[in-house]
Amino acid sequence: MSHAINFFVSSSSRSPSNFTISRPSVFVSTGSLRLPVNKSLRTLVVKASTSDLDEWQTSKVLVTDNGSGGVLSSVTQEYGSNNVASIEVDTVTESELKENGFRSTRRTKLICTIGPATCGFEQLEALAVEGMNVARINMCHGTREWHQMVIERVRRLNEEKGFAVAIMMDTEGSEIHMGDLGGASSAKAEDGEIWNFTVRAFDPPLPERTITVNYDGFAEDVKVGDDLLVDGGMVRFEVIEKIGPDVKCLCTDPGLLLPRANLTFWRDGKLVRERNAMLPTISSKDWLDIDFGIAEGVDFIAVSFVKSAEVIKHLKSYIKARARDGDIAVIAKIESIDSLRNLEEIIQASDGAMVARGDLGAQIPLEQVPSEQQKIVQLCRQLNRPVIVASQLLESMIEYPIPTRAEVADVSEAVRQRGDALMLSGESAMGQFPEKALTVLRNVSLRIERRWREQKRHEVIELPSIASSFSDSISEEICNSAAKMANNLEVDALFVYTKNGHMASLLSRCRPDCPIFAFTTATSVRRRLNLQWGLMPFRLNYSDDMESNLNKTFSLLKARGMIKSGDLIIAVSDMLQSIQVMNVP
Ligand SMILES: Nc1ncnc2c1ncn2[C@@H]1O[C@H](COP(=O)(O)OP(=O)(O)O)[C@@H](O)[C@H]1O
Ligand SMILES: C=C(OP(=O)(O)O)C(=O)O
Ligand SMILES: [K+]
Ligand SMILES: [Mg+2]
Repeated sequence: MSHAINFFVSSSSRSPSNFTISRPSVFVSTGSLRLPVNKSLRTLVVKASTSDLDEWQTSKVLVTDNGSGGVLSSVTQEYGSNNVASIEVDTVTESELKENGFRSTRRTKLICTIGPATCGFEQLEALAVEGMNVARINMCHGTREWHQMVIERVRRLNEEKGFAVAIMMDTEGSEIHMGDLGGASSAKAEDGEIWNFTVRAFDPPLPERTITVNYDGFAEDVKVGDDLLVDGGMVRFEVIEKIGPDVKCLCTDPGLLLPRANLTFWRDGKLVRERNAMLPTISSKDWLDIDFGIAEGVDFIAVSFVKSAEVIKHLKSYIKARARDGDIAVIAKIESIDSLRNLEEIIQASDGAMVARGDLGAQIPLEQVPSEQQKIVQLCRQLNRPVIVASQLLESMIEYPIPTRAEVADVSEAVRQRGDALMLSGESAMGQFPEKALTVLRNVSLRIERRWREQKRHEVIELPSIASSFSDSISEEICNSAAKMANNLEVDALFVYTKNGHMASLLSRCRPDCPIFAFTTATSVRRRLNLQWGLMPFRLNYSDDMESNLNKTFSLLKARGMIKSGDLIIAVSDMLQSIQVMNVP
């Protein structure tokens, strides 16, 4: 039997119309020792009646066939006469929780780009075991059949082994890049050599020292004297002669050319981008890839070289009309000067952002990248959009089994900034030590997160109100308060019952000290929550009766050894818009 303080707020009057207190219980914190006082449940219910809630009543159970069933990790129990209850959580979260307890679970999420080094089933499994939350496939590379095989393997991994790895598809975009070197894995350009960059098509093998360029306007746009930079300067050429479709270039900084490497050209020390700025953000090939992603039911589509919010809005409405659940999240990659110019509106329009430092660093001075990263991470937090810090985090681990100290410092800084996720690119796609690289990310994340909590450095970052309706404001206030209470009372975990993940993201935004158990009815929502800081997503069927939901959750989690009697939790829900403080019975 629960005892509650209830505040019922009618959304039309904006004033409390009903106020009852019925002998609440309270838990007090005395340093590190917490003592239960009186009864076991304290509830603050702020109820707003909205159509959202009505929708809830009719869609209590939402199950998709889209991916993970988490079969091995689900526990089933009888509830009532014919109501079978089960809870699904990924095996890694479960064992982390059991081994290390609430506090030491990892809050920063990890993304691995899948490539030739990691596309085998066992290799994917090894990454999942090491903590990969999201597998990224980069449509710049590989064939559609290859990508389909990777998706199929990740799905099978989820189904057979109880993981909940989400899939992110990253578009190629239409910036200028080299062709695929006629099948060679790399080519060495030496100082003083003359190379031919051409828009002509060749059947492999390519003539010697020839590079094809994907952009038809290339030969027209470059001028003699321009600097041509491969991958932001890994190799540098100077344009010395233009002959029809061919551009003869002198190698001035030697280095390794990799297939499909990005090309930028510079004139008088400035990036030339007038013409390529006219290229579409989503090319015709990208649209085909997006159709493929929708058909495969990927969880995220990351859009390369976003220039404005318009393209994101366009893609989102396209997905909404076509996708089975209409719920593929769109991530804006911030990697161009234009995306920095329109940053706020792009992030507003998107479901998340990526600080794509690889190409960003080829477009703006390198020394400007760290401050842009910090700005983007902070803005995403304010606007409540998950943010990924990507590229060259552990670049040296493509070749070496340990990272440089500077790389570890860079990863630490991204964790300290409280980005939602870190991403591996070449390290996991084609490096020699993909699992070791992931372990480094995991260990650094755990260490920095713990240090941050120990120092009790609740950062004073201003979280502006972002709600667009009164009901949203209530959710936001509830989450802000619940997170604050969770820190002050030093609770073990926050529980959030969230239909579409919004309440969970609002809690994550507060970056509380304790982990957030997010219970959702949809498998697809559960996978998407994998990208957000501090969230442990569970799939669970539940009703609109919070007391029964809580009891059900407690018994299921206790049966799994994931919580125990006496643990102190705060529960919030988007059905009741409530905060409840209680200890596990
Ligand atoms: N599907 C793939 N097939 C072959 N190689 C890949 C694939 N995905 C990634 N790679 C390799 O890993 C490198 C790093 O991946 P990523 O950062 O995603 O691409 P890029 O360097 O082109 O931006 C690529 O340059 C490429 O050599
Ligand atoms: C993540 C990035 O994009 P891609 O790897 O697709 O070039 C980047 O440029 O940093
Ligand atoms: K890409
Ligand atoms: Mg890029």
